[in-house]
Amino acid sequence: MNAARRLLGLLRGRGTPPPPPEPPSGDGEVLLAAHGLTKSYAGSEGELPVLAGVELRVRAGEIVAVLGRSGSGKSTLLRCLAGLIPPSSGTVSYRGRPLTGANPGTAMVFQTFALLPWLTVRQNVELGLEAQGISARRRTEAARQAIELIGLDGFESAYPKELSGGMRQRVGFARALVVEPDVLLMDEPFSALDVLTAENLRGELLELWESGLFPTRAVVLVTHNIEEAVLMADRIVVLGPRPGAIHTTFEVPLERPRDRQSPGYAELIDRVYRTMTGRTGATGTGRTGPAEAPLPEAGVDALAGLAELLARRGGGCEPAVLAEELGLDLDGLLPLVDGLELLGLAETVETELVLTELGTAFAGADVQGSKRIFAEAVREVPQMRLILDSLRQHPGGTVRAGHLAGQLARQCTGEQAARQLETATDWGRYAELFAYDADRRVYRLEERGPGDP
Ligand SMILES: Nc1ncnc2c1ncn2[C@@H]1O[C@H](COP(=O)(O)OP(=O)(O)OP(=O)(O)O)[C@@H](O)[C@H]1O
Repeated sequence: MNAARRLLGLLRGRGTPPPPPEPPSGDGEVLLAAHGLTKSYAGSEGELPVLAGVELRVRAGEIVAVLGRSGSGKSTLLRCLAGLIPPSSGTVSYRGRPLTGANPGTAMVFQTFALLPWLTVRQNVELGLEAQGISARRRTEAARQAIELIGLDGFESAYPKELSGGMRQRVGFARALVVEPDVLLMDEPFSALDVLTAENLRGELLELWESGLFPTRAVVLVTHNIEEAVLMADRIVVLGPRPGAIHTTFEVPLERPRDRQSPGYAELIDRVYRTMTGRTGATGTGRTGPAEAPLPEAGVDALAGLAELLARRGGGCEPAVLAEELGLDLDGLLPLVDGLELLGLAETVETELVLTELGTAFAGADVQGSKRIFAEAVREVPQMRLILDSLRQHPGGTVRAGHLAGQLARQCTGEQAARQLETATDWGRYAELFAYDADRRVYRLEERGPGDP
């Protein structure tokens, strides 16, 4: 399907010349700007600072990708740019004017589509125009064009539940594009789709963008996916750990359409990956200290699998190769790499993840041996120490899950604390440092773990 060409036909049919191609990245007018943007949320544990002094300019003609680890504030930044939430301090401006409410120059595409199930495709697409008070006749015509553009023709009268995920997201795109926003804001728009659908939709959107027919002048794309950012963006900004500011910016000098086989493509993915994992000297920031590093969402089985794979490969390997062997993308591999590093079982040397001496012993040990080594490693992790101390201080060595989650939440949100406690539970049980009764939600210190004398 070539949506760009079909739209071209449509426009020509109406005698309208296609819009001129946009200027190259960086040369266009500044459409959106964040200056000293700071955002904190109020929570039960006090203020949670999320963004700290973000400086960002989005110019006509560019696609800007925002990357960052989970919880670094990417969606918060996007919502501030859209004017959906106010900054705590600093400003967001559209065409030089500070926002005082919703940004009139942006429209948003959401990860979860956010369609109204009781409305048809056409009615969903027209929603944004209704809010602008546009007449019914013009709404219908604009919706028809957006539906054509995005390859939804034939589905106008369908309800969202009749559509596949990919078609639903097309409705999300059509609904945003129908208002012809200056800047299209996209919050992980492909991450709820299966791999092939996401790939197809990305390709079609890029084709439209490159043809100059995309009815928007700039795009801000929030993503977890490094390869997606390198494929789509002219500029990649990486948010640092929370409270996030822009940690590093990468210009993407690769010609469009991007050649995934080119050395420059792979090299940039690698550079961004190393920056996101704090493994580059270029930024000078290094990894977050142990006290700040959250427990990654990495189960023991997966960590052991990665350690064994490294051992089979002679003790070290490039992350991209590991990801391929494990059937993961680089982003899926990150928590496992973080896990092994946090536990001191592996470290990054140049471009390779390499087992440490302890990691080599872990990978080669029998079950009891690997449990003993794991217990030794786990005891060094600050969050695990916090849990073990708490268990030791309580009579009978028992503590309720809520209490431990509350302790962990001093460093993060309740939601993150719950996720960290899940990892801690998996690690601590395997290491036989404590037992967990899931029915009663109670933890109990083990008398003698495998690492105890
Ligand atoms: N409305 C809110 N109230 C309180 N805390 C919030 C709110 N929205 C987000 N947070 C917290 O702010 C932090 C940043 O969230 P945000 O969704 O912006 O990050 P993100 O980088 O987009 O994360 P992810 O990649 O996991 O989606 C998280 O710790 C989150 O729990």
